[in-house]
Amino acid sequence: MAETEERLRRTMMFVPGNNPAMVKDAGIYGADSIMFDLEDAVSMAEKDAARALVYEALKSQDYGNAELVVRINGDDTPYYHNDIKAMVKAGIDVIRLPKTETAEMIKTLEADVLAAEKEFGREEGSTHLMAAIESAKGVLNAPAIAAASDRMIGIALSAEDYTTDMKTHRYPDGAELEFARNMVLHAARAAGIAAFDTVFTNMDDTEGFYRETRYIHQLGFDGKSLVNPRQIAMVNEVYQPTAKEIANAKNVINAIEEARIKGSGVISMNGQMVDRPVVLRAQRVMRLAKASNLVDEEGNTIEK
Ligand SMILES: CC(C)(COP(=O)(O)OP(=O)(O)OC[C@H]1O[C@@H](n2cnc3c(N)ncnc32)[C@H](O)[C@@H]1OP(=O)(O)O)[C@@H](O)C(=O)NCCC(=O)NCCSC(=O)C[C@@](O)(CC(=O)O)C(=O)O
Ligand SMILES: [Mg+2]
Repeated sequence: MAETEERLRRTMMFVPGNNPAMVKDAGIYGADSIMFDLEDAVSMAEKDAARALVYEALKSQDYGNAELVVRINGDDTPYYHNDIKAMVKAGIDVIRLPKTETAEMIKTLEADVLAAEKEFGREEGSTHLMAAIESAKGVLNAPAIAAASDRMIGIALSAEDYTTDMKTHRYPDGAELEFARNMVLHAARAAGIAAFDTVFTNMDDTEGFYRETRYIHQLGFDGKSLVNPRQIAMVNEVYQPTAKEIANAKNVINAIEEARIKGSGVISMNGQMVDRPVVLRAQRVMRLAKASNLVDEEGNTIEK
């Protein structure tokens, strides 16, 4: 994994790279990651203009603490190399490769990114990578893709292209995505990187969006790719720990600290065994609580 400290990536919002207003305002909505799109949201005729627009925005706009991601065009297009060069030169945090089918595609991207870092004097290894899994072949190769480079921070399921490849379409119950979701999630976890669920494209189906988000949260995904700012608050709401979960997490962390002082790694709390995995889950709850502004840096509850 490219980072030692886990970064919260609940919301990764697509921003069409050919839309000046959206590119300019993308930072005001509070997405954990802003993903400028140079691929399918941009027509062939606008590819060069979109790349230039995103480049200028990266150099001049302040996007706060958001992680900045760009979805480049695939290696089978004439735009791929120019996209990499421009985005590395602009200092992008993460490059997302669409339609990734093999580990070799990531290794080639890694070499191309390294060459660009050398060309533009950027610190070698500072550009992170992620892969979008959009086909049956990509799903079956997901474990190798996820582990293909130390620069990888995550893999994402892309259900629109994936369901087309599978000769189906998206249904409300998501059964057609079950295998792919589990493959992507297991591949990411085995490689120690983040897993992102797919976009939900019906802006009017709020109930369906909540249902899908609760489901992928339960499975263990880090977050979702999004297409609209209205979806950000809904994901954050689902990922926000409850008061009971926060209280329990605090108790676990306090109890294990007391046990550590006494020289023990496992204790019982209210009849419940508390050991390392329980502590790791409690720490994650506290990180989510902090990101949700429910507790302060010291873990004290923030009264609303
Ligand atoms: C869906 C809709 C048209 C709805 O428009 P609406 O007009 O109804 O939106 P409203 O809610 O009314 O907007 C309120 C205010 O927010 C601003 N605003 C809206 N969206 C914003 C945004 N994204 N970024 C910044 N700003 C935004 C807007 O400008 C307005 O600002 P203002 O006027 O100032 O109030 C719009 O959202 C939109 O274009 N979305 C991006 C679509 C896109 O990128 N598709 C490609 C990626 S998927 C793909 O490729 C499939 C995939 O590859 C995926 C994978 O790989 O994972 C696969 O295979 O599955
Ligand atoms: Mg796609």
